[in-house]
Amino acid sequence: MIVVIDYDIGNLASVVKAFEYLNVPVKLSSDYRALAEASGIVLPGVGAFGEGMENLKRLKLEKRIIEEVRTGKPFFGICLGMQLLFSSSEECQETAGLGLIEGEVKLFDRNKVGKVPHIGWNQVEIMKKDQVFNGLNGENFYFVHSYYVKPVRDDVILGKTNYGNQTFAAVVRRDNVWGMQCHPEKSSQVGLSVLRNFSGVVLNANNTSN
Ligand SMILES: NC(=O)CC[C@H](N)C(=O)O
Repeated sequence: MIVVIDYDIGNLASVVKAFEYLNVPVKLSSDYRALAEASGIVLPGVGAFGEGMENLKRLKLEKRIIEEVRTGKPFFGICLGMQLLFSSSEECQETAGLGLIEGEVKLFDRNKVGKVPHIGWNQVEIMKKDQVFNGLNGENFYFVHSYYVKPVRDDVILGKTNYGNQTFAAVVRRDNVWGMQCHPEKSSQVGLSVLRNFSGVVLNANNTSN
């Protein structure tokens, strides 16, 4: 069962619906016990970095998420959920992130990109082969964001996107933790492929551990 974390932030239901459409066992939960029983965890979200972290803390999920990741359980952060994986964000200087991937979240420079937020379809250039990209080769995905992640290490970058004169990390991975800045649940068939591929990662991880 994949658990989509319910931390009172936007756009959670559409991620659940996408997995349901794929006939992947999924549930929305804010209960840390559900995270412990989950075979894979997804942290989606549309909203502000500070609000996201405050909600995770209020629900006593911040430490539980880190514990579950440490067990090797596959974890997928989407959009805000990807940004919360990092150490800090310019969107909220006083709030630390989960720190699961070293790096920071930066505001797009209007002088480099023109319009902020980055809204619309854009290409994700695959930089490294990975199971979540199975069947894909540089397709377009849907983005809605004003900030982008800047990992400390380039080797966590799986996919990049060009926006104006800025190239940013659109997909990252560190061990059992994936992050995607674009919205697979809003990216039609290519997005469903990514979610289907992640459910395959979860299945493999569970078959290996049993
Ligand atoms: N759609 C979002 O919530 C994106 C996350 C973050 N607030 C950003 O603007 O980049």
